[in-house]
Amino acid sequence: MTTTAAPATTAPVVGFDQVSKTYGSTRAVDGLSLRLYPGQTVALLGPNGAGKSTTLDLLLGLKNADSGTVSVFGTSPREAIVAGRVGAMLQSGGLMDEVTVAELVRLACSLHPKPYRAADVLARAGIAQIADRKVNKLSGGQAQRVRFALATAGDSDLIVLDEPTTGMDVSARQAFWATMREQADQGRTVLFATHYLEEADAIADRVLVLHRGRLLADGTAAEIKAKAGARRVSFDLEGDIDEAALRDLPFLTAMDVSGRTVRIQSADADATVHALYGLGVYPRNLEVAGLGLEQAFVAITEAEEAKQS
Ligand SMILES: Nc1ncnc2c1ncn2[C@@H]1O[C@H](COP(=O)(O)OP(=O)(O)OP(=O)(O)O)[C@@H](O)[C@H]1O
Repeated sequence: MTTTAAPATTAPVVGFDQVSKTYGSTRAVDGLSLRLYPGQTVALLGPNGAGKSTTLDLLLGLKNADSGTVSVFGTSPREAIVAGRVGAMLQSGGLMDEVTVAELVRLACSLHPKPYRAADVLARAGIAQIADRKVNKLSGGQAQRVRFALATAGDSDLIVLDEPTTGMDVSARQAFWATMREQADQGRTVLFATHYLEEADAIADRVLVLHRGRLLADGTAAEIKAKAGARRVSFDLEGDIDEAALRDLPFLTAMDVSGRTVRIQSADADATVHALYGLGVYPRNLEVAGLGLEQAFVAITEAEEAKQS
């Protein structure tokens, strides 16, 4: 398994050094520094407007930083792309309208310095059966698969994906991630921005959490969950439930009551459960568990919001 620590002898695939980008008065990326290494599968998470797309645009040379430096394979993003070392799938990348899927994929292959065979690219993206269809007649999920094909038209060392599975059905998603795993296993670096935290949890061996253009957390999914600190406690109660008393439990950070079942989040589960017994209630089916990545993400970003407001 890949770790997030910098391998001593390996040159970084991507380097951001104190990179900032503003739009008017909005700091989209704010002094961002990070390094990505070969073979890592990295999820870029963050609430809406956190700066994920801007970060990927800077990495791909589609936007220029106001300050700081971005390097890809030790060169500028543009040089790395011209050398065919980067494949990208962007959120809203427009597809040429009046061409067929096969024509578009062949074009992408012909432009890549280290192209794969178009037939293989079509098959891997699961679009061989719609190869003759006009690109403007595709469903949203099919168009996503075509964008995926364009990102993997050649042998690139870094694959950058912005919200890649939006609009894909379950089987398309599974096939997509299986292919991405293969790519990482072959030593390629895969960086993807996503709002699907379960995908980040399942796929990424490194998770970056962006918030207001800054890196709030960087680690494995397990480390991010541990960083959030809080734990989930759930139990069933018999008789009347005194919600006000439960809300006063120490270290409580969230609570949800549904029927007889109470689910809470606590920054110190031991102390909360101790106090629960002190209320004279007898919780049944008591369960204490760590946070899922989604809850950890919400806890970390909300704590940061509270700090800044
Ligand atoms: N071209 C632009 N002009 C002005 N402001 C912009 C522009 N692009 C992005 N922004 C602003 O910069 C901030 C970061 O936007 P960005 O799209 O990078 O975030 P994101 O994390 O990708 O968001 P989302 O999850 O909603 O896609 C936001 O406040 C956004 O409104």
